[in-house]
Amino acid sequence: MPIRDEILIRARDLRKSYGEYEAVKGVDFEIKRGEAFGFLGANGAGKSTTMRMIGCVSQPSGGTMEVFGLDPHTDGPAIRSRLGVVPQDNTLDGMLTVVENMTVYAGYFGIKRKQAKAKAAELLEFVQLTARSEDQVSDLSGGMQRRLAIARSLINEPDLVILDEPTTGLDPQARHLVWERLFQLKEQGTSILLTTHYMDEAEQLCDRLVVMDEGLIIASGSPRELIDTHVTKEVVEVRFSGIHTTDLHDIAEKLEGIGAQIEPLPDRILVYTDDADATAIAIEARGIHPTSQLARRATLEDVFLRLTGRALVEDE
Ligand SMILES: Nc1ncnc2c1ncn2[C@@H]1O[C@H](COP(=O)(O)OP(=O)(O)OP(=O)(O)O)[C@@H](O)[C@H]1O
Repeated sequence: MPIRDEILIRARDLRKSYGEYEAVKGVDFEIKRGEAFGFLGANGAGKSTTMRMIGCVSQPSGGTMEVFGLDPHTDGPAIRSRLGVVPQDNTLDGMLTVVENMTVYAGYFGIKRKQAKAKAAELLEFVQLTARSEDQVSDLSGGMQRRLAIARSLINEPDLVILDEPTTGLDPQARHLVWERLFQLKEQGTSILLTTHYMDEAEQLCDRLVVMDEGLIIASGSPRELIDTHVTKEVVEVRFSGIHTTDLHDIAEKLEGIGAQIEPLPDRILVYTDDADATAIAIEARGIHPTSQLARRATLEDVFLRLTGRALVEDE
């Protein structure tokens, strides 16, 4: 589906403070109809805070924002009626059945019971939960609950679906099932806004994204543009068995000048390069003999590392 020029969200110098603490420090972005737009960043970057402002559950402390051309300060209910939201926390009612979660939620939008039931059936089919319709939600797996939350967010036929970390905490198979549904939503032309700290999720799903760090947007573009702008084509991962981190830093110093940049990590050294073969020869020529060398294409993880000096996901 083509991305259209219609701007759904326009934010300028958007800010949010909690007391003295500035969680969002002035960000600018525009989200167009038909695109899948991502906020990529580590925990605490300010992604959820930004989503809550868009969803009108939290008011900005500064700057301006239009959502569907409306003002979140004064038009919250009108904006919310056109949004689908999948929050980071599970807000399903575990005591109700799958289909009841759908129809009760439909009631908040004033959707009549008969219409709600028909729409719920259609959406449960879409997320492959028809067979579980009458089961209590607490009996579903985490992945199924996430798919149900996605189905529920679509009940009001929203102009934009916001998904805050849609696959965090899911196992790989459950993640892929969620991704499949999001791909299909994209195919159908639904506008999607998602936050994630998984670079593969951002790379696969997002047409455009911003990288957020410590309340600021530090880079923006398509995944390809971000990689092309901020890192080289390839990365050689150089490993040494049984070596201490401080010794790795010494070796990294000896590699300086090879490739475009050398990045020592606790367990390996990354060499950013446009020619992995020439890099391997240059490393040997300096008398350094790694246990292994792996050449791979550069990813958004490398973009994040080069921009912040930190890994995107440190605890998983
Ligand atoms: N209600 C609040 N009161 C005080 N501080 C808050 C509040 N909500 C968020 N913060 C702080 O603001 C910062 C940004 O949080 P936010 O939840 O937006 O980050 P995030 O990028 O979404 O990361 P995460 O994936 O951990 O949610 C964090 O330091 C967080 O502790």
